[in-house]
Amino acid sequence: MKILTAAQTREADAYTIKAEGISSADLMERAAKAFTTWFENKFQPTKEVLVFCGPGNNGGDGLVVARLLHQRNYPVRVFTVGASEKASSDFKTNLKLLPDELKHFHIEEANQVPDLNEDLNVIDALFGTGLNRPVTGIFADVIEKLNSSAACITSIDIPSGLFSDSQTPYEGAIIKADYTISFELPKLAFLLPQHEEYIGEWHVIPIGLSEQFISETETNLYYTTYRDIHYKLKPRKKFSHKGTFGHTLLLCGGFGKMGAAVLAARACLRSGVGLLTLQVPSAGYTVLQTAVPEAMTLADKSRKHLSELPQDINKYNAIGVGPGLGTERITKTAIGQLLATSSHPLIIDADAINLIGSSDKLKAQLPKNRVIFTPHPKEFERLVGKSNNDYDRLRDMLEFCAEYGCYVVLKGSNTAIGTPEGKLYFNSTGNAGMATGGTGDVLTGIITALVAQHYTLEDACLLGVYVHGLAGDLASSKVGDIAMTASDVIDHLPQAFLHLQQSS
Ligand SMILES: NC(=O)C1=CN([C@@H]2O[C@H](COP(=O)(O)OP(=O)(O)OC[C@H]3O[C@@H](n4cnc5c(N)ncnc54)[C@H](OP(=O)(O)O)[C@@H]3O)[C@@H](O)[C@H]2O)[C@@H](O)CC1
Ligand SMILES: Nc1ncnc2c1ncn2[C@@H]1O[C@H](COP(=O)(O)OP(=O)(O)O)[C@@H](O)[C@H]1O
Ligand SMILES: [K+]
Repeated sequence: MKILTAAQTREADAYTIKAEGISSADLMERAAKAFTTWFENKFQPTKEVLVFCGPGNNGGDGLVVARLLHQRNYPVRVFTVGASEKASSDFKTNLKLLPDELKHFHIEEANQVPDLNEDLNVIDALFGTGLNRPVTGIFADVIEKLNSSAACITSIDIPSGLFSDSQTPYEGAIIKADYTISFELPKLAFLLPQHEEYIGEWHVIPIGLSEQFISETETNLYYTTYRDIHYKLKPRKKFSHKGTFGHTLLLCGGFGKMGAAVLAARACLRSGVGLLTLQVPSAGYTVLQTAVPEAMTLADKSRKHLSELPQDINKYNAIGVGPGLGTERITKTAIGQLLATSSHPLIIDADAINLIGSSDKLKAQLPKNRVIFTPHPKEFERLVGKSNNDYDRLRDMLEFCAEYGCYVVLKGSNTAIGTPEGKLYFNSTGNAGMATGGTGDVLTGIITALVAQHYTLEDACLLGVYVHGLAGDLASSKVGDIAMTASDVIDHLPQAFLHLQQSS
């Protein structure tokens, strides 16, 4: 699914209006109806609904929603804010359509905002995608009042005051919504950790914007959903054999961290790899042979740390390196050898990222178009550097991808995948139950297995991240997000792959 900018969304609205021969008020009615249906399914008409409307079309949406909720027997009060002479024409039309018995107040000073308690539902329709500067003055006062109340706030399209695709200036007031209901496509702002307190739980509802316009509009931003992913899964042919599905090498584990190797190995095997070899420090040899009988294990000559590469490094068609390794000097040397001698794709995680991040010499050795990095935010900082905010971080990530010709999987909620060509994908699966040690090792195993099976690096990242999150969601529905462990994620990989396979 594409993510469009505010400007592109305005164009999509205008295109749809023209192509369908409807008025902009018709499209507003459609959007407000879709919102109202969501609201009705969520909230009973027991609590009073206070709708706060700004002067533009977002405010116009609010007016239509107020009218529709009133028709559906919700107790509703409308509050308009802002100079009436600036109001958009669809706002004016819909203000006139408010029935007489529906209470309407105009706010000029913040003290005119009524007392708000948890027995009220607030709908925030102050600003949408037409916001063009930080919110100050009376609008900021109203926002502050709403934010400091205990009422449940639902924002139409986007929390008012939040820029949808660039950094909101520091001085601007922003609504802290409990729910954000947006139209047609998600906005970039929804996917950034720094906006968690503003967005709340978000949903996107279709309003029939032109599919043709959306498909022809260029963007480098995508939100990966089931529809984008399921068809990528390759069927296993009848006469295929284990060689068909690749031979993976995992260079993982260290003294006290052999579990990382076990988790990566088990996830790799549960992701369809043909053959798996691990090389682990010799203290881990028995651990691996016992815990993962399907894998072949090579013992490093060092007892505690990775210190050497296996012979015939190029017989493995995907190599995953990093989980549990530690950052010993000898390990750094081995990683340097790996970068210099391997000719197949490398999936680089955890301590291997830390080692490369700390060495310009290793960075300079990175082969082009053959590397996937899978950092969490701290590892990302060591590899790419510190950024001022989430937008800068995404920009820095794409610059890094372009400079080194690599893929970066920046892990977290809505894991972001950057490509060397400048595309940015945000994942839609996963949950906070996955914020527990070892789940990243599982992801390394999955992506390495997919690369070994000859998925392109881009598809291996997209599919791997999606299926990892889906397994986490399935695990969460069984064991809950508090008790969930990395092993639970692995245990739900079969169901996750089946889910993708069955409906494809
Ligand atoms: N197009 C369609 O058909 C559809 C659109 N839809 C809906 O419309 C929304 C977009 O509507 P929009 O473009 O009218 O912009 P909106 O967010 O209401 O604000 C613009 C107003 O705010 C003002 N203003 C801006 N910043 C300000 C600030 N910081 N402080 C103070 N004022 C500020 C600006 O005035 P000015 O800049 O001239 O001062 C202008 O008056 C979209 O999010 C969706 O909800 C849906 O119904 C689907 C169909
Ligand atoms: N709040 C969250 N929502 C969704 N996924 C999450 C969340 N927190 C963590 N994850 C996922 O869990 C994994 C954690 O990886 P990482 O931090 O490397 O763990 P470890 O190093 O312990 O293996 C990542 O894939 C990340 O996307
Ligand atoms: K809004």
